[in-house]
Amino acid sequence: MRYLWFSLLLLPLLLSPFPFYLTLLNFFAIAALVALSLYVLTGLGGMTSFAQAAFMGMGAYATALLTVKGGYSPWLGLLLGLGLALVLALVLGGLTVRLKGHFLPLSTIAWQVALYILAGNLVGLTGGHTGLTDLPALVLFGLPLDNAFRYAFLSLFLLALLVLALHNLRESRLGRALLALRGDALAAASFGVDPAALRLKAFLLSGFLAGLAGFLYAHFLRFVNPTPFSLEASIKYLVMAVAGGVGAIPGVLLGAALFTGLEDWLKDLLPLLLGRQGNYETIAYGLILAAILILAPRGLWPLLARYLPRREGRLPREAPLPERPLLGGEGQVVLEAQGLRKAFGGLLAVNGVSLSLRRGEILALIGPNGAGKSTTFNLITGAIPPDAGEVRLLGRPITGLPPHRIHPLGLARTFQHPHLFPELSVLENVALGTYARTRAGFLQVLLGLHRKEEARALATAYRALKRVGLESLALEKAERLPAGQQRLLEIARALASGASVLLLDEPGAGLRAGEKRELAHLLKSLAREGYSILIVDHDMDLIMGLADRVVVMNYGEKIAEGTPKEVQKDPLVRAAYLGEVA
Ligand SMILES: Nc1ncnc2c1ncn2[C@@H]1O[C@H](COP(=O)(O)OP(=O)(O)OP(=O)(O)O)[C@@H](O)[C@H]1O
Repeated sequence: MRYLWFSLLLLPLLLSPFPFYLTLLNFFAIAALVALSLYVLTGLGGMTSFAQAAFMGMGAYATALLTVKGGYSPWLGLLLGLGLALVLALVLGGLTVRLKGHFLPLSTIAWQVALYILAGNLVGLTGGHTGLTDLPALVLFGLPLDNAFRYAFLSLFLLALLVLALHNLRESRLGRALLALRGDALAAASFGVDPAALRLKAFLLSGFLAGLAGFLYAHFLRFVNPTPFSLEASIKYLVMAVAGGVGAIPGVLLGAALFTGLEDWLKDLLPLLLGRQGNYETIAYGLILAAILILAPRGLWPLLARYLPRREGRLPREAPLPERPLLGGEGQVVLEAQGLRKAFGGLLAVNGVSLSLRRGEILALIGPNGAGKSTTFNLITGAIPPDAGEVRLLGRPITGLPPHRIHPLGLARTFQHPHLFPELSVLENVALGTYARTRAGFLQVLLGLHRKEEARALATAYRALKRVGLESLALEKAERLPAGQQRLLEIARALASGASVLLLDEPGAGLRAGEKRELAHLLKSLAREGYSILIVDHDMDLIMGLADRVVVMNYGEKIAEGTPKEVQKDPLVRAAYLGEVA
């Protein structure tokens, strides 16, 4: 099915009597490559770039300079162009992937404008706004690609190939991790995803694709000047990707096709309508984008896709990933927190809290609202660094480590408010848990060499879903699950990770009485197997029937610790709960 994209190669044959449309076809393929670069960056990674045309410019100018000024082969130009686009992506990405909110798009604008000005002003090198002319035609297998018909085979072949590669990316641990990062960086990091590193790699891939588009553009027109690599062009590419639907490959291709056709049409039509010459199509783009985003906020593709037959997902049939042995010896302390302290401004949310969790134990952390339980969880899992105190996992200090470095050591968590990814199926949401257990890198994934590992990751996720009783919902979208089942899904994700220490933040919230009994049964059987569980919950019946030991917090401090019976009798605890526990 996925190889159908290669049928694009029939288009030049169909359009061969119409040279004008052959030219448009090449422009479409080139624009589609840039739109794909935005699929990676924005659609998957959730980052906005106004510098895609600058990446194109790198690819275009590098080959123009090498071939026109140096007389070298265009293929050398391709290598240099891709290299420069990657360097730009490294600089831009390296400086900006840690930035939040509007800083990333703003800094891409700054770089885009600076490079455009540079291309226009370095007259001696780039020919300024006049540009560089007479680029040689590309020659493939002895055949010069010196007309739009021949060129279209190359541009469409590369497009189909890259569509296939990006399909692979989407159906992989990296695609999942990028989507997860976009949705919720903390949840992704809690399963081993290094946000900055992954974002940077997405930037590099995006720069590579746009740089390749620039190379193709230069050798198609056989002329370069700064105009096609301006901020205006970058905005145009972003508009086409977003209007088509930046969250899906067919969406960005649809955007590229529509806008390539539209651009030409508007360039002719608008001056006629307005009675004067000018680049009015930019204004029209803005209006079209606004209209599309009002009518179809996620772009046109999701609207169209509703009418297409839905592809049924398949349940995995491979063997799961090899089991990860549970950490620690019988009765050994696996997790230890000592003197944890965290203040938010003047508020001491956690003040000198210590606790220890043994292998196979269920330890409950309870306390009234605002007592500091979730903050303690966040301090242990690395979501926030403590002001003081120490955390050890199997004797190893993990204090202050970021969540993505703590998780692979054997700790997994769930959240007070489930952190799920609505675009992903239930199965894929759970499969995120296998991220740190799988290895396939970008190159392997793009080449499709990850499929066996991916099938095993999905099988591991399916097995975890079975364990929590959600396997019949594996192929549903996660957003369709009621709150209680979303919590179970989070537990399945923690199990799929193979971690031995589970931190569960209010897993019983939203579950019905029968479901809570099943949850208690599941957690007890996990503990018997050797999982160590630290649980926060407000349901005293659940906690008292489940926990081996209980730590009680109030106003950020530990006020009691002991068996459920002991803490129930504790006068401080009774006072804290105003008689709720008694
Ligand atoms: N990021 C933050 N910034 C400022 N204050 C915070 C932050 N996180 C928590 N707090 C405050 O710290 C205190 C402890 O909050 P925490 O969420 O840890 O309590 P909790 O015991 O988990 O409560 P609940 O049972 O209601 O979830 C609260 O007063 C809360 O308002």
